[in-house]
Amino acid sequence: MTDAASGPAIKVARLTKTFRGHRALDAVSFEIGRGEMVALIGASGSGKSTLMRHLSGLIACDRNDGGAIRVLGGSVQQNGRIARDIRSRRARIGVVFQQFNLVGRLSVITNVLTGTLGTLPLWRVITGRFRRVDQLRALAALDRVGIAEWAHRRASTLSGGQQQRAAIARALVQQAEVIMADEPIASLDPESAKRVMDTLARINAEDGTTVVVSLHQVDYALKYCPRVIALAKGRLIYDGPSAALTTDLLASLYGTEVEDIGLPDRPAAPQPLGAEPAALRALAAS
Ligand SMILES: Nc1ncnc2c1ncn2[C@@H]1O[C@H](COP(=O)(O)OP(=O)(O)OP(=O)(O)O)[C@@H](O)[C@H]1O
Repeated sequence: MTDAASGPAIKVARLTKTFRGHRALDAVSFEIGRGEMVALIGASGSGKSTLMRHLSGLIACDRNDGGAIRVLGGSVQQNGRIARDIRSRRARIGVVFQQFNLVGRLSVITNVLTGTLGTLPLWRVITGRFRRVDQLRALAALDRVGIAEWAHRRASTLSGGQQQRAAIARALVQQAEVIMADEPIASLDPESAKRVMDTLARINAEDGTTVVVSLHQVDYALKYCPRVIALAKGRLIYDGPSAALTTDLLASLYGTEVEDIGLPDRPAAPQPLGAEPAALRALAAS
């Protein structure tokens, strides 16, 4: 079988990004298998959003470092250049961002129907004349995320959590094979945050959709994602089972922010895979 059909969902190799002399990502490499649900965690400024934007091809990594990202077997970017056929790749990636998810003045269902952009002629989207079959698909997706009753409201009238679920419904209509969610619960109350995470987890479990979600709140990462990738100062410092993350490692990771991140009670042992707390402390202090 080809890599496109059977390889990893996401492959990141030696990704480095420098903003005006500041290294936001430093030789980050990892792979995510199809059907995984993975949390990307790290303190504020550790590089989570920068990495997510690279994964969806919104920004390009540094040139001449050999950095590369492949999604579903096709190139997203390589060596500082976004792939020419990025649109066809994006059609298979659903994105759920903290803000700017929806066009506020359009109805919820129209926003969700933009998920069909890859398969519909542009004039249908511009004129809002969607086929009944597509409208029914959009309604079914909204029903699945629990907000069908809001379908004909202006998107701007939805709460933050409902807007995130509408963005997930758009990914469903899009039949996205990978969902990338960048801090989708950052500004939500606990009940709304739980609903959004439940929705992502259900789609991952039921459809086998690969989900990568960046989270500030560690307790949600541990609860919903079997695997965690942790960044500190742009470097990957942990990649392994969330069950193996210890209090020590989390405390090293978050330093003085530790009180804000919903740190759950964790055993002090066993040691995490692939990272020593002492090494992390040294990194945090550097
Ligand atoms: N467009 C940019 N121009 C300059 N510096 C940037 C830019 N985007 C990000 N950075 C810097 O890169 C580093 C990583 O930022 P990033 O937003 O990825 O962190 P984060 O882990 O997502 O943080 P938070 O949890 O606060 O959202 C930070 O030092 C940030 O200031």
